[in-house]
Amino acid sequence: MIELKNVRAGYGTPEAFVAAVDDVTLTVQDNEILGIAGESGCGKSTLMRTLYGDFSGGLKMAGGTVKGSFTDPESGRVTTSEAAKFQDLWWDVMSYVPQGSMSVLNPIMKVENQIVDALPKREKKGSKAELRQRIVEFLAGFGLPETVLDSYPHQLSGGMRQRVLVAIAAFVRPRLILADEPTTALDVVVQKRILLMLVEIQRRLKNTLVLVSHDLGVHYQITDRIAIAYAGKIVEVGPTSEVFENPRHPYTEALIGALPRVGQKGERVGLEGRPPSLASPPDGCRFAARCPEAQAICRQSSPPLVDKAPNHASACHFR
Ligand SMILES: Nc1ncnc2c1ncn2[C@@H]1O[C@H](COP(=O)(O)OP(=O)(O)OP(=O)(O)O)[C@@H](O)[C@H]1O
Repeated sequence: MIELKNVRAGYGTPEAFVAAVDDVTLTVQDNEILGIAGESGCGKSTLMRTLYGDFSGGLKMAGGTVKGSFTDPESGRVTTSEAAKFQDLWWDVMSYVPQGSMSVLNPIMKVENQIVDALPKREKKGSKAELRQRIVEFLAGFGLPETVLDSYPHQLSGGMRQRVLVAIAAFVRPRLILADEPTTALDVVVQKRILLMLVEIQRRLKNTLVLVSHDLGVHYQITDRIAIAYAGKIVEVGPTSEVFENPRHPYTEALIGALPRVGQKGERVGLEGRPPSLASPPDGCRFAARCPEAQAICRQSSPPLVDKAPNHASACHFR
């Protein structure tokens, strides 16, 4: 569906080019839920924006290729494009669920108008009343009442607003939905409801969901595959269950080891230190300074991301 090859993307600052995505090769497959995990500042959002072709706010692609090929399940029509032109496919073939519902929804516009505004022309062919009825039915499928449409964003709870954003993204039946930390700052009950909504949409549409979250628990619950980002690189990618059971990269192992477990006695093992600066990353493996298994070679040469088991790749010299 989307193939990234040796992609380098980031931001030009007065001091240097900050490559928040650095030589990343990754395939996003049809009909899967792919998670992107990693600590804050590792480049998850930048990778997501590159996948979406959103080169606003100073983001630039400095190398590599991003190619998309999207098949319409009804007509069989295939749309191919590359990142620089993905914008033409927004709210049609691909859509995006942003983080903060309050910063995205217009506070002085009723929800119905905001949904209608976001829709492509082809969805607006019938009468206004017909479109409203379709939206009402769609929202009802996710337990959202019609009154939502006549509300202003501030009249809805944070969870409700976020569900509206997910509904807007899904209404056009896109082949790809990208969701960047869609449940951050929401309580666990609401978080679960939104995650279930995303999963249900993916199952119904048989499309692809790419989900960015720093919360490994979220990935464990819903993703099919997971990519672990560290300092602008993907250091591990594989089926989620396998990555959790048998993490290859020491960074992945450390992230999983830091997860709380029910009934666990004693302290969890945290990960000391911070990722390196992306403005001047170290030579060799970027995790070496924090890695308990690092050896001389790790500080000299950067390990490539290669399969260590079928469909399970890791970028480590030893595992
Ligand atoms: N507009 C920008 N200009 C300059 N640098 C930026 C910009 N946006 C992000 N960065 C830098 O790029 C790096 C990666 O940021 P990014 O937001 O992609 O990481 P992230 O893993 O999504 O982090 P978080 O979980 O905190 O959102 C960071 O070092 C960040 O400071």
